[in-house]
Amino acid sequence: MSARHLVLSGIAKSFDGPSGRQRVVDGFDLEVEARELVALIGHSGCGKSTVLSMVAGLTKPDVGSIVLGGRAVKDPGPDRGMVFQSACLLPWMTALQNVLLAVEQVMPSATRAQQRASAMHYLELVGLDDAAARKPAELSMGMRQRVGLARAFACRPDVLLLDEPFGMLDSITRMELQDVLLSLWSEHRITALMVTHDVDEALLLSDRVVMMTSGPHAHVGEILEVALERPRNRRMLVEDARFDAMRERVIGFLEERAGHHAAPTDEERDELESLSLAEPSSKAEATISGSAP
Ligand SMILES: Nc1ncnc2c1ncn2[C@@H]1O[C@H](COP(=O)(O)OP(=O)(O)OP(=O)(O)O)[C@@H](O)[C@H]1O
Repeated sequence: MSARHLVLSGIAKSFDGPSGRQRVVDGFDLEVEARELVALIGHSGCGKSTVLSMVAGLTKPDVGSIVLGGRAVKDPGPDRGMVFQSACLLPWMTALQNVLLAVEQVMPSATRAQQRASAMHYLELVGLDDAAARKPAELSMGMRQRVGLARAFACRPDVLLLDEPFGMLDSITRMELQDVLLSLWSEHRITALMVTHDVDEALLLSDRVVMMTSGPHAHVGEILEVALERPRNRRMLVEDARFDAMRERVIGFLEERAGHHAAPTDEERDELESLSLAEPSSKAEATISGSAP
């Protein structure tokens, strides 16, 4: 497998809007290595989901190319897994059956017992082996998202695309799910591209934080290598001066981009404040939580 597993080159995409056609993303270049977890962060509306959707093959770029594992991305395909804010489970199936659907695709010639054992393995990894027989309506939102993550990893995609996967969860559940993602990813090391609004989440989970400029014509502004050892946990990170420095750099980038508009609106100020999960003066005591954007 090539080190540069996913390559986006010169991507541009325009949409019709109220004030005419606008080039939302322009000159977007990114290379993601195999088994790397990359976080994509930027102001609301800059085009993060559009980039993810183009990698998924759901939206076609106007210009540029996307190559995954040496093959050009033209359409959606099973080599790409997606996790959205809500888990999109099949409501008439149990948690186990939802995960089994994925396992059947990647292990078609295995016996039923082997398939069930594999599905149970993924449910155990997300801490839901006791809830295997429950249907989505009998699960909390956080539990459903756990099943969604188990299913996504069970598919063994060439790249996993996560679009604010914890955006709808309360901060405690969000922290739990961040831990679940960390442990799943540590065990299976799937190449992953994750959109998030949460600076601390990006630093806790990713190998690199890709910062997008504000739209229109959004592109990669800066890339931060998250040079923090794994396995990571939030308590270690909040005591690490390197974490503080990285957080400052990402927030600084976002503040500067907010300044590129005529003047930050109240909403933009609120958004920036929510991106930082602790006041600078209380960093040492801060816990990395998952405040909603
Ligand atoms: N199918 C579409 N048709 C028209 N406009 C679109 C379409 N998809 C996205 N846009 C516009 O493109 C811009 C970028 O949207 P996108 O959802 O990619 O941003 P985002 O950075 O993911 O935002 P957020 O962080 O708020 O989710 C927005 O102005 C949005 O209205």
